[in-house]
Amino acid sequence: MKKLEIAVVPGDGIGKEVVPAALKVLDTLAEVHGGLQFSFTEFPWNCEYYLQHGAMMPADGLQTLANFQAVFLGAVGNPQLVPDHISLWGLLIKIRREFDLVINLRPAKVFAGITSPLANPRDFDLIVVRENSEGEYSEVGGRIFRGEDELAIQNAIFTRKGSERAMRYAFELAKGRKKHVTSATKSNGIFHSMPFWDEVFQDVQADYPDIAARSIHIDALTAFFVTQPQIFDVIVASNLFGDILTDLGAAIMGSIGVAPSANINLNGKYPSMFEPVHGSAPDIAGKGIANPIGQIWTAKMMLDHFGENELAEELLRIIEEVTQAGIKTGDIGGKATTGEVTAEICQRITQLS
Ligand SMILES: NC(=O)C1=CN([C@@H]2O[C@H](COP(=O)(O)OP(=O)(O)OC[C@H]3O[C@@H](n4cnc5c(N)ncnc54)[C@H](O)[C@@H]3O)[C@@H](O)[C@H]2O)C=CC1
Ligand SMILES: CC(=O)C(=O)O
Ligand SMILES: [K+]
Ligand SMILES: [Mn+2]
Repeated sequence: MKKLEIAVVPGDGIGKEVVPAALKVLDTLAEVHGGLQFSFTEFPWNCEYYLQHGAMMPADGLQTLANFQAVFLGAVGNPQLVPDHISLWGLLIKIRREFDLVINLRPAKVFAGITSPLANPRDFDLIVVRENSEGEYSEVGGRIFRGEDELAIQNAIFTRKGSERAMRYAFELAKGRKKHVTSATKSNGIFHSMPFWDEVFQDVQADYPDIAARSIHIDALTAFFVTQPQIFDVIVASNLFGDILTDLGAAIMGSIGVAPSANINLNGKYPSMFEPVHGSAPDIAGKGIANPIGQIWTAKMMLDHFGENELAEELLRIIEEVTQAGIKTGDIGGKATTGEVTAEICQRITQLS
């Protein structure tokens, strides 16, 4: 029996709705599989916890999480209770940073049973490798003065190590795909970091003569996501560019509610973390209508991470069967609740045995 110890942090808003849904799916998969067992330990760290304790997680929270094989997270943020930069840097981004989760993988593809808002989505199937440890997501900087002279300085950090690591990951990934890597740049407008990013990309590219490579400025790249997403395979992007690009990737699939992500630790020192691309969606929280697919597809990425690729593929196939059968939440044009979509996915998993 393979036992996987997972730390679960539902977080805020719809995180508390879609995470339990995905756990049900994982338990159902384990039952059908027979040789696999999950042990889930839940941690109630979120904005309400912050109001009670003055922090998003206990002082030894990271040490606690480090004992698990993976962290399964929903979403963080309730701006009515806690400013977003405090809540996110106190939990989500803290885990990404302290656990060396240097890569954030975010796939997007034409999804069976979901209508893309694009007139002609063709058969796009891409994955964004987002640098997840530095870049524009940085605490370096400061604010001084008030009033007319008030100013803020925000520094972006680009290291050769961090940039190269993300790029190499992208090239390695492309070997098993369509052998094509696109770098998201903006070296025409950002004077220091982006020309540097381009240089590192050229250096890395030279080691992969069999992989086609090109750089595209992020502004044009976003437009191509809409006009011809099928030209992309693997895209490597800085932290912020990758963040923005993957909400767009979600949107061209049909909804931010379906997009998954994996925050990967490469040095083996800490567990990886799995969370959907979307946030806590305060506008629909508590209504039972959140799309659970982003979180469930995220569970699929966690299965892949643990080498359960066959089971993972089965799961993705079943999710697409369910959307094709029209059992969908409102964001993708259906009328089903979170619970109904989840129950249908679980029901079809049971039929596998
Ligand atoms: N990784 C994380 O934990 C993230 C957290 N956030 C936080 O979440 C809060 C809300 O942020 P927003 O910018 O509104 O982004 P959001 O992703 O939470 O919501 C954007 C829009 O998409 C919809 N949506 C999102 N997920 C959905 C789902 N599963 N099913 C159906 N509809 C869905 C929402 O209802 C909303 O209209 C903020 O506190 C923000 O900081 C935002 C993005 C990522
Ligand atoms: C905060 C956020 O949207 C992200 O890092 O994905
Ligand atoms: K999330
Ligand atoms: Mn985001």
